[in-house]
Amino acid sequence: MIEARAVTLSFGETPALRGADLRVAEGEILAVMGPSGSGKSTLLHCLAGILVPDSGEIHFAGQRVDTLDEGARSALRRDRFGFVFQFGQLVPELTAVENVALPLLLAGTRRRAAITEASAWFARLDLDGLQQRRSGELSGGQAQRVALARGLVSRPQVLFADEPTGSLDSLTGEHVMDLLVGSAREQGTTVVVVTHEARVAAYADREVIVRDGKVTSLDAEPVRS
Ligand SMILES: Nc1ncnc2c1ncn2[C@@H]1O[C@H](COP(=O)(O)OP(=O)(O)OP(=O)(O)O)[C@@H](O)[C@H]1O
Repeated sequence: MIEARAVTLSFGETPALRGADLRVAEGEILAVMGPSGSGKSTLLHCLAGILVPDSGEIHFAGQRVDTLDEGARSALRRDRFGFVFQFGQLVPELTAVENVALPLLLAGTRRRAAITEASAWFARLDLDGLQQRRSGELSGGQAQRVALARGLVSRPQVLFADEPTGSLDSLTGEHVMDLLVGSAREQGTTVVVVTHEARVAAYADREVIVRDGKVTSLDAEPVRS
């Protein structure tokens, strides 16, 4: 479903990726682990078409991603991918339900239909009654579940999650991971989750380790196809 081939990327003089190879199968839940600064987030951003590698290739569903122009990559992200980041990154001026509806509105869904569809996620993710709150009025775990709903609402083919539980205590983090993995499996979404927590990686079908900008793993092939 998604593949990186010999990807390199430097930020100025700092090499972040030095020939990273990775294949993720459709429907697979993959954990990307590794020390701080090893290149995990950079790899995720390359896979998701946010960053363009200096060399190497990114493929998604048989299509070359790294050679697309910014407009086409942005459309790909909007139409096929969902995102969850460490600190939720909800839009503070919008209510929780408007935040969840945002990807649908950006894709052209009418406001009423988008809000209705977004609302359905509140029951699913134990967020009932919080639709009208703004992000400043939510706990960390609630905000992260709203961010998860926003990442999944457009039924993306791939969900990219970068330390989705990084700002949460372990119990709240497990709740978020339960919901993330449960919802992804339910709708057949492929998941790439960057984490430094073994507890989070335990939810995945497979884990790979990024070290010094390269991917290493014990089982190099996807377990599901
Ligand atoms: N925008 C940037 N500008 C300059 N250097 C960067 C930038 N983003 C990442 N780097 C550098 O690239 C390397 C890889 O960073 P990256 O964020 O991918 O690592 P990581 O494994 O995700 O780390 P962490 O677990 O701490 O988030 C690091 O040396 C980092 O300092």
